[in-house]
Amino acid sequence: MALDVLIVDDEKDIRELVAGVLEDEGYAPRTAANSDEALNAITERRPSLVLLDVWLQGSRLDGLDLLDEIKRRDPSLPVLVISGHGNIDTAVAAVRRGAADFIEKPFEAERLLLLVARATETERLRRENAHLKAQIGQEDELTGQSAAINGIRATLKRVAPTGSRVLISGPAGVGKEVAARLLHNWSPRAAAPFVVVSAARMTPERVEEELFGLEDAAGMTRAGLLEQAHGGTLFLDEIADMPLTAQAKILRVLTDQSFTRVGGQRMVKVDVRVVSASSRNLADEIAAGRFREDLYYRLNVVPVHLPPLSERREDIPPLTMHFATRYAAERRVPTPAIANEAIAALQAYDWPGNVRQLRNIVERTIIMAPGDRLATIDADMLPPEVLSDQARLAPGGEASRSIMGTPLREARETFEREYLRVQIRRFSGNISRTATFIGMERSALHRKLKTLGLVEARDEGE
Ligand SMILES: Nc1ncnc2c1ncn2[C@@H]1O[C@H](COP(=O)(O)OP(=O)(O)OP(=O)(O)O)[C@@H](O)[C@H]1O
Repeated sequence: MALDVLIVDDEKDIRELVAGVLEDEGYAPRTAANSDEALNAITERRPSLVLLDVWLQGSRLDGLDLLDEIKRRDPSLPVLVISGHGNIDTAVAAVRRGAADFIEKPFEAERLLLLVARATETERLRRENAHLKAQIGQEDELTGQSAAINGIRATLKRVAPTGSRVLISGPAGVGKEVAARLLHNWSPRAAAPFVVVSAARMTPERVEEELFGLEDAAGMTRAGLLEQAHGGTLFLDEIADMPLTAQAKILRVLTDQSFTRVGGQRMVKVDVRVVSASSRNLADEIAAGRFREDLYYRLNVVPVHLPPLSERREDIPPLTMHFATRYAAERRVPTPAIANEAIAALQAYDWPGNVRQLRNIVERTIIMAPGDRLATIDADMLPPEVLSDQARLAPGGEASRSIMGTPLREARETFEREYLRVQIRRFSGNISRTATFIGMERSALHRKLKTLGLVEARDEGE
């Protein structure tokens, strides 16, 4: 994302010349001819640098006063001063009053670019830093090969370049934020910020201030998250948690890409792509009067639904491997193998906390594993809640205990019923894939299920 530089000069030729030089170098210049235009432009959107000619003719404030006013409003905004030839005293005074540096007229384009690069370096580093921080521990892929995940990946790739709004639904921990981040990374806005707004983590009174920023009577401003996302993507997490007043303001941002800061009058203009997510059913929230229907239609241009992990159990092995690789690297040990029984147990479990819970369990297992057991994750290293289904089948487990008092034929049936119930669940009810895995013909498995009274298991996905 190009850095925004505001050029303040009363001479049109100079403004245009400097703007041209900066534009050629990949900056995004804006211009102002006097102090009022400059202050308006800064209020409209905070630039990364102000390039200020100290000799401003026909302006309400002269250059040095304007410098003071800019510094009073926002002390961290860098200002590079342009001074006339032989006016070194004014230039020095400007630096004393907070200017980052000065350049004397007439100047070479090369020298100007050098000073601009130097004055914007902190901003560039800050952005790079924020970008890198955002990358650490973040997923750069939607791991999984289920039909659901493949479909979602294809949809995200198709809509990423368009700028369309996307509404992601699905229960907690299912990967909604991962999907939103990918959409941003695959879009032309990738180099600009990805800003997360989590209404659930703010008090309702703070939401508007955080989102839209603050402006006091004296014109002091603090940029909100929307302004920080300029040029990039704003991710509204748990959109149903937004208070109704904030919803009305968001609606206005979506219609004309502008808003006012809390306490302010002036319109702030931004260019952001809005991606939102909800784990609640928004139709219910609308019916209950807690969510604006008009906002719903604006946000829901492209709907993406992430199903719970229990409805796409084939994603469990690749996700487990993915997290095992990551946490082993963090612990600086080789990536462990995952024993078949461990995979079977993980696939049979229901995962109420979805992918987040799977990630935590893999992390915990690897962190807690004794040094001599790090080569392979075995089923007995998994936490008891995951193992409960398997434990019923294990020798000495509930199922095996209950069959010890019965004749072989009955015992075998009980075991088969339990075994098949777990295996079918593991393959999300898909009989063909279960049959392949357990080494039976599909039709034979069907017959078996009938005999055992397990006919309710349906052939999904066939
Ligand atoms: N398909 C996936 N590939 C890799 N990691 C994933 C995937 N889905 C989820 N995760 C991981 O699971 C965790 C939860 O994901 P995320 O925060 O995106 O969920 P969410 O749906 O936004 O949940 P919540 O609404 O609770 O915040 C994250 O650590 C994320 O890295």
